[in-house]
Amino acid sequence: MEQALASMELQLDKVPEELKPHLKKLMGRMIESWKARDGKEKEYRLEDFEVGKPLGRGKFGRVYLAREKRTEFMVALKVLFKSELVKEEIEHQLIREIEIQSHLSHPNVLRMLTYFHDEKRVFLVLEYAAIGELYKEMRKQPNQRFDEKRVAKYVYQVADALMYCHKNKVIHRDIKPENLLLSAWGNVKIADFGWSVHAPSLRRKTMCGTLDYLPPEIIAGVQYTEHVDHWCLGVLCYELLVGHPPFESKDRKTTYKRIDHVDMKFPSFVSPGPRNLISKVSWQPI
Ligand SMILES: Nc1ncnc2c1ncn2[C@@H]1O[C@H](COP(=O)(O)OP(=O)(O)OP(=O)(O)O)[C@@H](O)[C@H]1O
Repeated sequence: MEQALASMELQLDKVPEELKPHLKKLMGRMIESWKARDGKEKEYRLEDFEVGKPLGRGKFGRVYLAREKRTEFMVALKVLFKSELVKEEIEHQLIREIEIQSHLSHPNVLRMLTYFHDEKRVFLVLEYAAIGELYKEMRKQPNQRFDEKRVAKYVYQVADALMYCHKNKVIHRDIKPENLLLSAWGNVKIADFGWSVHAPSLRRKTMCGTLDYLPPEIIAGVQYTEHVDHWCLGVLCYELLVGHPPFESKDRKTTYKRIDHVDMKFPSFVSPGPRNLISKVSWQPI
């Protein structure tokens, strides 16, 4: 926990001067409360939080803004019903998500601060990303796409976070604007590690991810590595600049075909720099 807060503190330089002392105090109290008297991490319960407005809804979870009562620290509380997890047979996926995300600590990876459960529900205590989904932010822009400068910032931050994940032998496998959140300071936070895996030395072969972002090696069913995230980063860069993903088609078959042939066209407003960068993403069967 301390480590998690330490890297959040890196963001203090972006906080207005007058708010810094208050925020530092809050962080101090948070660190203190996270350590139980014997040095073990505190076990949380729902009663430790004041639950506020809903932030969103996923396939399985409902997410609420919440405040840890003792420290007043704002978090996002994701609530999952055990019955739904069992019905959809995703208990193992959730355990993997928790194991992976709670051990990652990077300024551009959404922090899982802790988790707990009661008889019926599992609660994930997540870092609060105040601006919310990158996808929605993109839709609010003129022409529903970002300018090059913003894209460069986001792509750099995602690349940096992915480099960190890969160093820690984690492949995300589902990078897309819907899984990227923005903090209050406008920095990207990679969320949703539901599809991620700990990459062991043997290479993976499972089919997963979202159609528009599926890398060719996954479609082809050949073994793949962390390079699948690099592919998705290229697709992401294209979508943020253009407003839609590069291989988008009316039907799945055509999308698959276009991905396989890397059939991608750039609108005239995309300048040579990003064209060159995106075109460098390629794949080689292993
Ligand atoms: N940490 C957070 N800070 C702010 N908003 C959040 C946070 N986590 C989730 N949300 C909001 O809640 C919504 C639902 O999140 P959730 O993680 O349950 O589902 P999802 O990732 O959209 O979908 P799924 O997990 O079903 O694929 C998000 O789309 C986002 O708008």
